[in-house]
Parts: sequence; C-alpha cells; structure tokens
Amino acid sequence: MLKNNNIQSESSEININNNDSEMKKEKNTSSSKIKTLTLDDEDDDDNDNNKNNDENINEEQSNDNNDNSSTHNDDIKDNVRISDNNEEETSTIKIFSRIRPVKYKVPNRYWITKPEEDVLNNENPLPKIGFLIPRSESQGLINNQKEKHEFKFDKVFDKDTKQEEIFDVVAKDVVLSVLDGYNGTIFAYGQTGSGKTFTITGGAERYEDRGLIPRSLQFIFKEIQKRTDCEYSINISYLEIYNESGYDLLDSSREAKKLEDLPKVSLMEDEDNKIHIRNLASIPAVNEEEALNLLFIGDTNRVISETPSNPESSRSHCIFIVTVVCKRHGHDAIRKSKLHLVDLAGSERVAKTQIGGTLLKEAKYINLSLHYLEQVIIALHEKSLGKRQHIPYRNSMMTSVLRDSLGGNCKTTMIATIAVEPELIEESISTCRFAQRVSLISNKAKLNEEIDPQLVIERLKREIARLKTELAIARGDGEDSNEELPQYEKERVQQDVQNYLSSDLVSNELLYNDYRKIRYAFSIMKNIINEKGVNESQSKSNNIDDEKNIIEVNNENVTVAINNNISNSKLESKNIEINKACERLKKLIAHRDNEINILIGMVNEYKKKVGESNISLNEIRAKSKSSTTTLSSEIYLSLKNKKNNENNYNDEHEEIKGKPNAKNISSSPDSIIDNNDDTNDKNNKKISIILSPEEKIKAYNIFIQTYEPQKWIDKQKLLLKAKYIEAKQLGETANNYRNIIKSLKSKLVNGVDTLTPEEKTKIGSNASEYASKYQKSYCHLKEMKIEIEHIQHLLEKARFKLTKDFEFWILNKYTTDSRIFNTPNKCNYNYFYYNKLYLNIDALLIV
Ligand SMILES: Nc1ncnc2c1ncn2[C@@H]1O[C@H](COP(=O)(O)OP(=O)(O)OP(=O)(O)O)[C@@H](O)[C@H]1O
Repeated sequence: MLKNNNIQSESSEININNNDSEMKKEKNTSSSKIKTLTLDDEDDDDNDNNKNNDENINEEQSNDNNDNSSTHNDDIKDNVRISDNNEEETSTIKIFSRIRPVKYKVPNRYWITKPEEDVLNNENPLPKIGFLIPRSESQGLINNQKEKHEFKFDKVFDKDTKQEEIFDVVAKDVVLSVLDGYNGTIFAYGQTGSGKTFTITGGAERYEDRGLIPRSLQFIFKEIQKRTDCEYSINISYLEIYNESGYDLLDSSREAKKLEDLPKVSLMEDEDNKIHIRNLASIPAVNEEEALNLLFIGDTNRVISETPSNPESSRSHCIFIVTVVCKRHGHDAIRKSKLHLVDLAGSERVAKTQIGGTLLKEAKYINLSLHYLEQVIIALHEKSLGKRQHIPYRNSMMTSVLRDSLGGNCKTTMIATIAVEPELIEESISTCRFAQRVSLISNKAKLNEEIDPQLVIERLKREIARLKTELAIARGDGEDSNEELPQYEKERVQQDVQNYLSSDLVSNELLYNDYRKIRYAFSIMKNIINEKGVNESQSKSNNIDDEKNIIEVNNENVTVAINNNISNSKLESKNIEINKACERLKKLIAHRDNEINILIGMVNEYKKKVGESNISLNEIRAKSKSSTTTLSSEIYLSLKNKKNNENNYNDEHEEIKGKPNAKNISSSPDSIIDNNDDTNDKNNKKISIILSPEEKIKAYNIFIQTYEPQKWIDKQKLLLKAKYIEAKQLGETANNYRNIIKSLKSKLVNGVDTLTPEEKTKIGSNASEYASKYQKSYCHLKEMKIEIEHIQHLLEKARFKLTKDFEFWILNKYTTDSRIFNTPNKCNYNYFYYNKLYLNIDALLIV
C-alpha cells in the first residue's frame, strides 16, 4: 500500500549510509556536527596504501596473464550467511556479464561455457566467458603471450538477451530486498559503448528496450500494491557526477543548457561517518507514472547537459536513487532503505585513447575515479584477509557516494558490459578482471529498521484514550440510560463500525464509554456476520435459491448484495443498503469515467504533441518565415570563474566588444556575432549566431538530409500515432462497457419489485461480466498510457538531441564551410570571429 504523499520535495539532504540496523533513536546530525567532505582529505597512510595498491593491481594483472584467470572466488561466493536474528546478511557482491551485440560482422573471439559443460570444475560450477587474443606473429616464434582468457560470473548474458531477462535475473531480488528494508545497489561497469546506459536506463528506440530503472520502478509500485500490511512512501533522486562535481538531475526549475546550470551538490560527513548529499532533491512519487516522469526529467537534463566534447558517450557517472520508507501496520518501527542504480562512465584507459583537450581532462577524471574505485575494491579484499583496516572511500566523490554499496550495508550486484569486437577485447578483459575483484567483496546488509517516535506517540495516545474509556466504564462513569440512541448517533456508530471492519490498520479501534453505543455496535456486527454467513453458504452450495438472489459485482471490492426475500421489517434497511451500494458503484463508475476522460485527454494531447513535434522539427523553417531576426542557433558557453582564466577571458571579451557596432548589426538579417555583454553574470557569456531566414532554411535542409536519427524519429511518430488510435479505441470500448453496466444497474434498481428472481440473476451476472471486461480494458489503457509516455519521452529526447546536433553542426559548418550560406563575405567575416572565440573558450574550459 502506498502512502499518498503530498509532501513537497523532501529535505535536500540525502543520507547514504543507512547502516544503523539496531533500533535506536535518531542521532542528532545537526549541521554543526556535519563537516563538508573534501575528496583529497585522505589520511597519509592511504596514499601509501594507494601506492601499494597500484603495485597490487599490476601484480594481479600480470598473474592473470600467466595463469588461469578464473579468479572468481568460489569460497567466498558460497559463503552467504544469514545471522541468527535474520536481520543481517553477509554476502559477496554478485557479478554478471552482458555481451553487447556486435555492430558489424567480426571474427568470433569469445565463447561462453555453461556450468554443466564445465567438466573440469564440477564442484562449484559457474558460467564462464572466454576470450581469444591470437598471438602476434610479429613477436617471433618464441612467444609466451597468453592467448585464452576465461572469467567466471554468476551468469553470462549473451548478445541476444532481452532486457526483461536482465531485470529478472539481475535486479528483481535486489529490488525485493530494498522493499523489505535492505539497501541495494546495481552498477554497470564497462568500456564506452559497451551497453551500460542501455542496461541501466534503456535503449533510445523501443519500449521493450526499457532498462533496469524503469523496470524497477514498475516492479516497486506493483509490489507495493500487493503489500497491504505496509504503508510505503517512495522518493526519487538522480545524481550526475562529472569531473568530480555532483549535479542534481531532477532540477526542473531552471532551463538547463549545460551541466553547470544544474544545482551542484556537495558531500557532508557527520560524526558517525555517515555521508550526506547536500542539495540533492528527493522527490516523492506516489505512483509509477510520477516516478517515470522524474526519470524522464533527469534523463532529459542528462541529454541537454551532455558535454559537447563527445556526444556519443556519457563521460559522467549517474546514480538513480530510490528511497523507500515502509511503515508496517501495528509496528512502531519504520524501515528506510535505498536502491542505487549506477551507470558508471566508460572504463577505457586514457593511454590507449588518442585524445586531448577537454576529452583528455574528462578521461583523466573518469580514469581517476574508476582507479579509486578499483583501489577501494582492492582495499576491501585486503581488509577481508586481515591485511588492512582503512578503506580509501574518500578519495573520490563516486566512491564516497557508493561507500555503503561497496563493503558496507548493502546488497550489491555488478553487471559488466562486454564488447566482443576484436579491437575491443583487451578492454573487455580488463572489465572482467575488475569484475573478478569486485566478486571478492563481502557486504553486510542489515535491516534498516528504526523506531519512529511519531508512531510511538500515536500508539501511546491511542492507549491512553483506551485506558481512559476503560477507567470510565470501570468507575461506572459510562453513560447509560434506557433512552434509545438518537438516530444521528446510530448513523455515526454505523459509520464507525464500517470503518473499523474495512480498515487494515491495527490502530483503528472502537472506543465508547456509552453502553448504548457499545450494544448498538455489537448488534450491527451481529447483523453483518449473519448476512455474511447466509451469502457464504449460498455461494458454497452454488445453488442459487429462487427466493434469495445475490449479485456480486467484483469491481474493486465493491460488493452489491441484494436480498429479495426478506421480511418486511428488514425490507426498508435492505433498500437503504442497496441504494448505498448503488451510490458507491455510481461513484466508482464516475471516478473511472473521470480517469478514462483524463487518459483520453492525455492521448489527445499526445496527438497534438505529435503535430507539435512535426512543427518543432520544422520549427526553424516555419519561424524563419515570420521573423527576420530569430536566432537559429544559440550556444551558451559558461566560462569558469577561475583566476587563471580570467585574463584570457577578459582579453577575448575586450576583443569582441571592440568590434564595431555589434549590436547594430544584430538587427540586420545578415550573419553576425552578437556579443550579449549587458548580462549581469559576467561568467556566463551568451554567444549567438544569427542567420537570415533563407540561411536557416538552407542550413536545416542540408543538415536534416544526412541526419541519421531522422528515420527513427519518423518511425516513432508513426508508432505513436498508431498507439494513439489503439488507445482511443480502447477508451471507447471501456466507455461502452461502462454504459452497459450503468443501464443494467438502473434496470435492476427500477425493477426491484417487478423483475422475477431469474431476471434479476441474469442481469446481475451480466453486470458482473461487463464489470470484469471494463476492468480489463481499463488496466490495458493504463499500460498503454505508460507505453505512450515512454515513446513520447524518447521523441522528446530525440528532439533535444536534434536541436543540439543542429547547433553543433551549424557551428562546425560555420567554422569550416561558409559557402552553404551563400553570403561568403559576411560569413567569412563572422567565421573569423566566431571560430576564434569558440576555440578560445574551449581552451579556457580546460582548467
Ligand atoms: N544489449 C544491447 N542490445 C542492443 N543495443 C545495445 C545493447 N547494448 C548497447 N546497445 C547500443 O549500443 C550503443 C552504446 O550503448 P550505451 O550508450 O549503453 O553504451 P555505454 O556503455 O553506456 O557507453 P558510455 O560509457 O560511452 O556512455 C547504443 O546505441 C545502444 O543502444
């Protein structure tokens, strides 16, 4: 059961370490006791250890080259213990590998060994993935280079594995544990382009390609519905770590054009060594749609703020956090757990990539943080062997955030994404080696349960009220008289009894110190029990008595019981009951009606948006017809306020400012550079290229002809249209069912006295048949809504990407080929300034 959580965005401080398993009062973690965490704030001995670890890595890697590389530690793997009190589970991190489909035909240099095929290793068989690196003939005849490399995994997923299977095997158990109150982490590791984002978030093309995040959200909300003994609240956060700085991806207050526009988060550590993320929004989601919407906001911010240096690859680490709070009915303790879904940046080594500039800077940061991750993993292994105590989590932001996921209070799973193209195999072997080390880490997942003082107060208040009532009765203070209970009091008691019987809450009690009310409540309950007994015996015997017709419309637990053959004295009250049940049914239908209208409104909106996205794709063309001064491309480049940059920046700034009449020129339709220097924020310069309408049309037409994703965009638009038609038909069918139910119901009500019992039975079973049809089409419509929203989101992302790609394309064209604009002189003039400015700014960004 999900708590209808209307709270605003929760505290902007997220506590990562939920490592208090014992019931205890929340400790005072006031800001005075929390200190800001600086990442280089590491003990000296760690630096020494880092050095040792470097050596260890090398040593381990060279070992791996010389002997069997199946280092997956079977002893530890088997050693999953559950402590006596069942609140703490020690287990090693599970590792999986997933092979990405090859992008072109390549020689097959890998194989998968299933456990049953592994005749040499029968004791603890695990699947293996193997790679072949043929010996290089250029190294001569005597060549000891190892050709075959094999690695064990808990499971190896081959190229054709569906996303659904990945979720079922890799994520389901972790998500279930999170709902039970344990922390869980799933992280993807692998080289650029090996399928980490595809696995964690999903593919950008098809609904079936949804990744672990949307599937986990769907699973969580479905599971919560089933768990009626608990009240859950779910909060979502989405963090991106780029070059050792953290950003909140769920910010929708500002129009982010680049990563630096997003709110920056910081890490704090309290006196209990718990890490808190400051300034990261934690937004409540009451249903799957809301949670998916937050994912979409984060994903869109991710796309918009993608660094231009390498648009094809994510150069940052992204962590999607689901916080689950569970209150069990009748318990004072609450369970608070977190699910981290982590998409790490590409793990390729800098040395191998011939890159420079911003890319090199990014790669260094990525490598550094992944290197620190590796160090943490090695240190954890050494700790398990008793060789060291301290783990250098604080060396990087990513390891600080994932502190509990690695060797802490968490059930962690890693998925190694593998590319098997021959030129990428070496990197894939590195990924597998990394995974083998990860598999050695042992985590202690604890049940994150703590007493909630609020719940205790509520329980004590109830207890006091009960004791007061009992005391009043014991003293004889309770009201008692021979007078009959007034009608309004009777109705109130009736309502109380109904609430009492329908509520799952243990806290829901009937407390009266008036004997008349107590007696009346008992009589109501007696009647209900008697009636229930009659109904049950009837349905058991499956023999519909001519005298008694019972119609059950099982639509969201609404049961309409109509009993015809009842004594005159009870007839009136039965009629009231029937009317009440009809009213409830009416309300339910009106409610559903409303929901269907909303859904239909929504699909209509999508239809409009499909039209709009057509417009947006041709936006530039359309707008340019009506305006001569519209910007076709605006690129906001943020200059960092670094002292060492300032001089460069000011020089550049002066140079542009010094150009004659920049502002006057901006109103002309010719291509110019508009240096918008009246902004207050000196660090945020806006550089615009203004093209004439003709130039814009021309540029866009050329761009779109070769824009590969356009084909996919067109296909998705068609698909969306088809889905819309399907949803509309489904909505109409549901409406028809609803109308039929309505007319059957009124037939029944109007014919209470005139219809024969057979007729009533028939109408009743018809109504229940249509109710279940209605329910089915309603559920189907709801599923379609999510699918339509997903496609819509993919299109939105594609639209952002198209805009960005067009901007960068136009920028490159500007700098390389001004002929397309047909105004060679002016373009050359602008090209000169623009190109110069752009390059300089790019240089400034490399701090
Ligand atoms: N299992 C798969 N099935 C189909 N396509 C896949 C699969 N894995 C990856 N792809 C495709 O390969 C491309 C690269 O994948 P993806 O972006 O997930 O890589 P990545 O590891 O996240 O890269 P980076 O580290 O650069 O972000 C994408 O176009 C993606 O759709």
